Amino acid sequence: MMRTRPLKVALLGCGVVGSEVARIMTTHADDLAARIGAPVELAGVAVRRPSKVREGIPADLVTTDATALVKRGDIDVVVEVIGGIEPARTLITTAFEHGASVVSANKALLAQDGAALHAAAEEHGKDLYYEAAVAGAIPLIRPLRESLAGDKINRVMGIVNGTTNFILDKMDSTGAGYQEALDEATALGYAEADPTADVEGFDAAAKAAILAGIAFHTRVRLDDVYREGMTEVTSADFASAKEMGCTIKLLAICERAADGGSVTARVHPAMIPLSHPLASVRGAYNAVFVESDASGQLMFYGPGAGGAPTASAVLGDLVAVCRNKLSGTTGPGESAYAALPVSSMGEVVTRYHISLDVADKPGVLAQVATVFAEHGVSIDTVRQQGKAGEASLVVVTHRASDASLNGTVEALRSLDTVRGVASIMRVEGE
Ligand SMILES: NC(=O)C1=CN([C@@H]2O[C@H](COP(=O)(O)OP(=O)(O)OC[C@H]3O[C@@H](n4cnc5c(N)ncnc54)[C@H](OP(=O)(O)O)[C@@H]3O)[C@@H](O)[C@H]2O)C=CC1
Ligand SMILES: N[C@@H](CC=O)C(=O)O
Repeated sequence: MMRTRPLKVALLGCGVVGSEVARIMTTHADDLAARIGAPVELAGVAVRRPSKVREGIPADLVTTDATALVKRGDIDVVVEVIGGIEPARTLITTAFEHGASVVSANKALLAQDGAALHAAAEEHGKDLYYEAAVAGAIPLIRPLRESLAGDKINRVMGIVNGTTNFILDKMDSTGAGYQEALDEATALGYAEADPTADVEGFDAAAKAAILAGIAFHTRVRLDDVYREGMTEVTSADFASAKEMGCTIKLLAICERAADGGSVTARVHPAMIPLSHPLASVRGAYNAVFVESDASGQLMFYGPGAGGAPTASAVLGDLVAVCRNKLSGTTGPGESAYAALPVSSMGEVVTRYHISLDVADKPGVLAQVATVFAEHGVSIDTVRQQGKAGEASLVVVTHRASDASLNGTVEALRSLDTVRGVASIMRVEGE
């Protein structure tokens, strides 16, 4: 039976995501009420610039005093889509203290302070849901936390940042320049308020921390995630990738060690074979590969950024949290019981594609090969190209640890025949 008294929702932030949340709450009001079993009412909208025209939002709901809104005492659910650490963190904890559950899309905050926020939610018997924080519209947090709760996940590898996938795809498929592609991604609402978070890999690293924590039932913080951005990927790298039958993607990879005793999480550009399903993920789409003991391989795919797709995930959480409220329960909290240590990047084992600028003279190849052998890094293929006096040497290795590879590169740099290391790219997904 439908309850007539509405559940009250406070919306913190009404930008790219928040405006879509408000629009769908209005246009789909009847459907939402039917799914929840009670109507939901937008009780207030906190923003920074109150005079900005906001289509469909009654002016009397708009406030700049987010704190007063969450302290009202009659709010059932706070939807936080402001972003960043503060004031979002304080507003969320204040919401719990004043009787509201929280839905958030804020991966930066969850990756940094997830443990404290979960503890605050639990202390007050409230929900903290954040499906939208990882991979936009794609249902991922709930499948990992609930549907796969009976399985053992060993690896999660994916494209989790729409902006950088959009840029890399444009560079690869149209030859567009980096800045031109970034400007377009920003105009389309994919980029963070500060796009450095996207292009330098911080956003993907935050998502990797959240995914690793949930997948392996442990605690992984942003600082634990190895991170490289994609600003240094060049058209020459794409040309090298093509010669290998590969393309380049910014990947987030979370792995459980073979002995199960530790985990790693990393974000960096990588070459992946064109035949791999992740290679065909275009534009701002995201996709995440999950490997587990019983299910084998699963792939989750869909729009990873943008107002409406992200709002879809926020509203899914809103429905779930409202249902919990009506039935007097809370959803599954966090599952960080395994307390697995996070190993350093040096222990990660993968293949590498290394491009060296070398002097074109007899013996260079042997000298370079010796350095690889001395560091225990086995060479798969070597290709030399160039004109008299200067050349480039492209070395593709077999699987080796990052620590061994770093030692090799350091030693290569000290050879007088090696003029520079043009690029080092990991090769994944083979
Ligand atoms: N955009 C996307 O594709 C996705 C975004 N996210 C996450 O969603 C969140 C929101 O992102 P997005 O909508 O793109 O961001 P926007 O920058 O578009 O919107 C931020 C909103 O927060 C408001 N705001 C900022 N500071 C305050 C404050 N101190 N008090 C009250 N309101 C404030 C802004 O007000 P005003 O309008 O007045 O400026 C604006 O309405 C972030 O955590 C982001 O990481 C997650 C997945 C995808
Ligand atoms: N800036 C982010 C937005 C979604 O999380 C991205 O591009 O993926």
